[in-house]
Amino acid sequence: MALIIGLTGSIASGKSTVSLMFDDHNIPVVDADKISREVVNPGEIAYDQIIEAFGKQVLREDKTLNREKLGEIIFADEAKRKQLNDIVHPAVREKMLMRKEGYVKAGAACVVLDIPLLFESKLAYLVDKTIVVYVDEHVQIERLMKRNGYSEKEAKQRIASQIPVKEKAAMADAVIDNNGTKHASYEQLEEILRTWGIR
Ligand SMILES: CC(C)(COP(=O)(O)OP(=O)(O)OC[C@H]1O[C@@H](n2cnc3c(N)ncnc32)[C@H](O)[C@@H]1O)[C@@H](O)C(=O)NCCC(=O)NCCS
Ligand SMILES: Nc1ncnc2c1ncn2[C@@H]1O[C@H](COP(=O)(O)OP(=O)(O)OP(=O)(O)O)[C@@H](O)[C@H]1O
Repeated sequence: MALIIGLTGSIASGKSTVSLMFDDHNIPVVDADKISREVVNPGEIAYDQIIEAFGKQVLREDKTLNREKLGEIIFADEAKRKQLNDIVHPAVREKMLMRKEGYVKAGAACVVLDIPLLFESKLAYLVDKTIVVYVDEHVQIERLMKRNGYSEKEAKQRIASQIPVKEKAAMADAVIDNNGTKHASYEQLEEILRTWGIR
């Protein structure tokens, strides 16, 4: 039976950075963020539902979703965030599970589900083991501001929309401390996989 690993953390803690490292071990990753972009493309049901709920203000001229605009709205208002989650999450979950099944049927011994909101959405039951990518909050704010060009207020608002990463680390089967170099995180991942008998 395949081992299903849930990879999570908080915004900009380094999930995507760590998820790329599974490539070296030939372990497939199903990425919730990537799928959440696919399910809101024009023509998809969730796209129509978002326009109905948030209006045409969240569209660009070319009719694709204006993600920056939608982000500004939902990270400043919990009720609106829930409304968006209720539209997008079911579609993301269905597609993730289909992809995971595809990898398992193709004979993968291990599959990673990269799900930022694994604990918030109570999805830990979908996986056998959890890894949390951890960073201290000041590092997280610094990396988030730098990567997205956010102000400190915008960065803090996004961080506050999730369970603090320290609390997530306490719930995890394994933690990667990503405060150091990417190489140091790579070595921690190798050690976790070794401990779990995956390499
Ligand atoms: C609001 C949106 C349009 C902003 O898009 P943008 O391209 O700026 O960000 P992106 O999707 O790459 O998300 C970046 C990170 O933000 C955090 N995040 C995204 N959505 C949420 C949310 N609803 N609640 C808390 N954190 C969130 C996650 O840590 C994610 O990794 C987008 O995040 C979205 O559609 N969110 C709702 C779907 C969702 O929950 N996605 C995350 C996992 S499925
Ligand atoms: N160990 C590290 N040292 C320096 N920079 C890092 C390190 N790990 C990640 N980063 C940088 O920090 C930023 C956030 O990392 P990454 O995109 O992997 O986080 P994430 O958790 O996937 O974010 P999100 O929740 O928004 O999807 C990126 O710009 C990345 O290059």
